[in-house]
Amino acid sequence: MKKFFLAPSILSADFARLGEDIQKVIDAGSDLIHFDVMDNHYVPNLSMGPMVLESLRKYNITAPIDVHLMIQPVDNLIPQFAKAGANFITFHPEATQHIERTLQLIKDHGCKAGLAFNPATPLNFLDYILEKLDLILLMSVNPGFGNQSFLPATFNKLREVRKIIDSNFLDIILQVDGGVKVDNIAEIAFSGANSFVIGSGIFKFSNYNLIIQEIRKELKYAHSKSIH
Ligand SMILES: O=C(CO)[C@H](O)[C@H](O)COP(=O)(O)O
Repeated sequence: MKKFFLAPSILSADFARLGEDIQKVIDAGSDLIHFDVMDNHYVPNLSMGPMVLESLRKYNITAPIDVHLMIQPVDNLIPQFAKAGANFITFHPEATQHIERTLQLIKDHGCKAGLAFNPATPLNFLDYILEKLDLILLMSVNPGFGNQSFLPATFNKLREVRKIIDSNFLDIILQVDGGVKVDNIAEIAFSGANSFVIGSGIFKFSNYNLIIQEIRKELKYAHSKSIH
């Protein structure tokens, strides 16, 4: 059984105490830090760039950082994010004219590569490039804002992608992002996800240890059900 990766989205963290807040969710048992990059062009919101990531690395955040580029164009910022300390870089297929070239650019800069799908983006963007992917991200809300409701159509899309990954015997992380909470994470895991981006579902709580323990309990339950 594959490991479940918990990836808090720092979009909902306290930006005035970003390093501290991130360290707390790592100490509470997170696996990755999900770093949401928005440009007010590809999505109608603005967040942070490579300088913030570089500062976090200087602050001594050593956990893997998974950069989600909600920007267009993407290629010119990939070297900067890689240099700043990204481990994974994920982009949206509509945001580049050459998907394969962008994937290769990410790999050439020593990072793992991910492709992100908005709720209405068709899965045929996976054709011909599947073997190049380390991560597939399914957005379960329309990108741009935290704290939205999980779109139920994502369950079928997750099952479809899980089937594609497994039938090709590939070891690709299947990540879900948007509206993931302690009360729906088990069902999301049953549908095939093994990485969970959670923003408000973690950062709105004052005790990160407690909420992450509850989330892990749900994932343990999903794991026990999926092998019997
Ligand atoms: O990419 C995002 C929005 O574009 C966020 O990562 C996502 O919405 C997570 O936030 P929440 O868990 O609060 O829904």
